[in-house]
Amino acid sequence: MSSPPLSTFDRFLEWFMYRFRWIFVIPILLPMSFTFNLYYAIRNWLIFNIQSAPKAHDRKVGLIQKQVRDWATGDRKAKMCTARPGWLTMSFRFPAYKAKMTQIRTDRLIDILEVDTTNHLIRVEPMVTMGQITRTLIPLGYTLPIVPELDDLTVGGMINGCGVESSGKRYGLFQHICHSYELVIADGSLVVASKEKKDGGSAESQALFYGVPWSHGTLGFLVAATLRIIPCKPYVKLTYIPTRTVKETQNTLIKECNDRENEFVEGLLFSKIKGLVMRGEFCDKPPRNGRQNEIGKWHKPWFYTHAEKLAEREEESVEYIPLRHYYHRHSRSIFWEIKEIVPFGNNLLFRWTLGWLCPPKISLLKVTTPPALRRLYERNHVIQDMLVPLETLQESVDVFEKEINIYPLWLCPFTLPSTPGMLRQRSGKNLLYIDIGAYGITMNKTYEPRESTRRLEEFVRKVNGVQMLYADTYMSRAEFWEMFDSSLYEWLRVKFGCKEAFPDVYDKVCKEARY
Ligand SMILES: Cc1cc2nc3c(=O)[nH]c(=O)nc-3n(C[C@H](O)[C@H](O)[C@@H](O)COP(=O)(O)OP(=O)(O)OC[C@H]3O[C@@H](n4cnc5c(N)ncnc54)[C@H](O)[C@@H]3O)c2cc1C
Ligand SMILES: NC(=O)C1=CN([C@@H]2O[C@H](COP(=O)(O)OP(=O)(O)OC[C@H]3O[C@@H](n4cnc5c(N)ncnc54)[C@H](OP(=O)(O)O)[C@@H]3O)[C@@H](O)[C@H]2O)C=CC1
Ligand SMILES: CC(C)=CCC[C@@H](C)[C@H]1CC[C@H]2C3=C(CC[C@]12C)[C@@]1(C)CC[C@H](O)C[C@@H]1CC3
Repeated sequence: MSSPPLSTFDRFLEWFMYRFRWIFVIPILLPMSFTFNLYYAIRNWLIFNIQSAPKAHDRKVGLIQKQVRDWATGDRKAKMCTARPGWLTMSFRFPAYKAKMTQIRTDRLIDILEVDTTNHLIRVEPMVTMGQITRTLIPLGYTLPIVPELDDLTVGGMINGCGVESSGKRYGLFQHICHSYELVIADGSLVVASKEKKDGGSAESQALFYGVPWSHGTLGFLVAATLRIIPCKPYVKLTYIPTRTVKETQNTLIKECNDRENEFVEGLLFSKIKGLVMRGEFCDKPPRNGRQNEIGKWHKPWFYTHAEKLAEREEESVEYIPLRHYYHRHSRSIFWEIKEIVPFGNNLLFRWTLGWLCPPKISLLKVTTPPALRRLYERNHVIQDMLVPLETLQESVDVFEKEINIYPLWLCPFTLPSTPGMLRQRSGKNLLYIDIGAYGITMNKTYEPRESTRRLEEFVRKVNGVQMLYADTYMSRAEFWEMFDSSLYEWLRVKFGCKEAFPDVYDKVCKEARY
């Protein structure tokens, strides 16, 4: 269905907001973002060092249990969801469903509870962010095996949704580095869902462990998670390999994923004839003649622009990047979205003078997007991630180009094991998959948000792929459950009394549930 034609004034307003948004972003949002980040960095450092979080945690969980029990003994008319406001979340959409639901206050769960270097585990509350974890763990010589790169992504979002990163070829998705979850379920009781029965869990709690990822808070409230950690080194030796065709990119990605030496593998496709595969491994320090690149420093060019230059070379290049800079390499430029917001943000003068204030917080950008700009984004802007088998990359890029035509494309390979849950491949083997991420203004003049995305979704279903559910999904309920496996999910919904307590996952992620 096409929207009514816009008046000349509306068009002018859209153009003006788009072109000159920086007038508002630079003097207002940048200082606000900086102050916000500084406050939380100091607060979190203090709390972690005085070790007050574990004691406070039991009290906070008690309050959540009380809210759920009040719901369970009340009229139960409105189902439950978290009270996290939509503007704080990492998607372009606002969750409309929250308005009519009973909101449970999980938003105080923001602390790291314990770092156990003996057993290589970290126990955290769900609102802990990726930036907070890397800031705490890396100085101790540890890291999460998978660190989704935007600083403000939360553990709760990564577990109840999905998290992907360039170390995925070795460790899978974020859900695969999890050891156990602590959940407040529909009757208000606290259960531990763990991977192994030997950790004290029952068959049911083990099943819950597999059911939670991708369930979007529809099986219970996550109140803590225990995740694996691994020892790390201060630098990443990153090798940039230029490629000239999509087939070559696909083959290089497969080859590098199969190389056991590599810790990280990632690709960027700037066009069908200009690609780059990056392979990385931990290293102690750059050799004497090695090129060190502190890519995360405020005065450095945006990572993807630097990578594009290296993609234009004929030969491979090698750089040594500090680990935290590597993990958050796409944060400063919000992948490549920042160029729409501060078009001159990569200019040398801007970087040296105001670069230290960047990036603006995504949540602040989201909440201050004016309606005119939102309209423009609705029509022309795409934010989509599709997880497809790596061997279908070439075919998938053809469909992405035909339907949305956006470059660069983010290519993030990962291993998908054959475990139960909503995300299910039934080969019985570990398979190589790849996340194809498209973020930006489409170059396709005939792009229709609904129809084009539906065709893309259909293709993804056909190749046994899945769509990341933070993005706009236009699938019908039947199509959704064709893409995802409902068997374990449905059983858990009955077993744990979720049907009355929480909406179905489709009703939280479908287009009608978000505005
Ligand atoms: C660890 C686990 C425990 C479960 N416990 C029960 C249960 O006690 N009662 C119940 O009715 N449903 C249970 N289920 C849910 C059951 O898997 C779904 O209801 C079923 O429809 C899934 O079918 P499937 O062919 O996809 O099984 P799959 O997803 O292929 O099974 C995946 C894994 O779960 C194990 N599994 C499957 N069913 C059970 C089961 N009944 N008991 C123990 N392990 C099982 C399998 O051995 C396999 O390792 C459990 C699921 C899991 C993953
Ligand atoms: N590299 C990557 O992998 C990236 C991933 N993303 C996507 O962004 C999303 C994460 O965004 P973020 O803002 O952190 O999370 P959100 O607040 O958007 O949460 C995502 C979903 O998880 C549920 N959820 C979150 N916390 C809890 C909890 N404690 N208990 C129960 N349910 C919970 C939410 O439920 P409710 O609706 O009730 O609040 C919501 O449905 C992910 O889903 C991911 O797919 C985005 C960018 C990069
Ligand atoms: C790596 C993966 C799996 C996903 C990355 C997705 C991000 C690029 C997007 C997630 C939320 C998006 C938002 C915007 C840009 C793209 C994301 C960060 C905006 C900042 C674009 C400008 C709007 O005014 C606000 C948007 C908020 C969400």
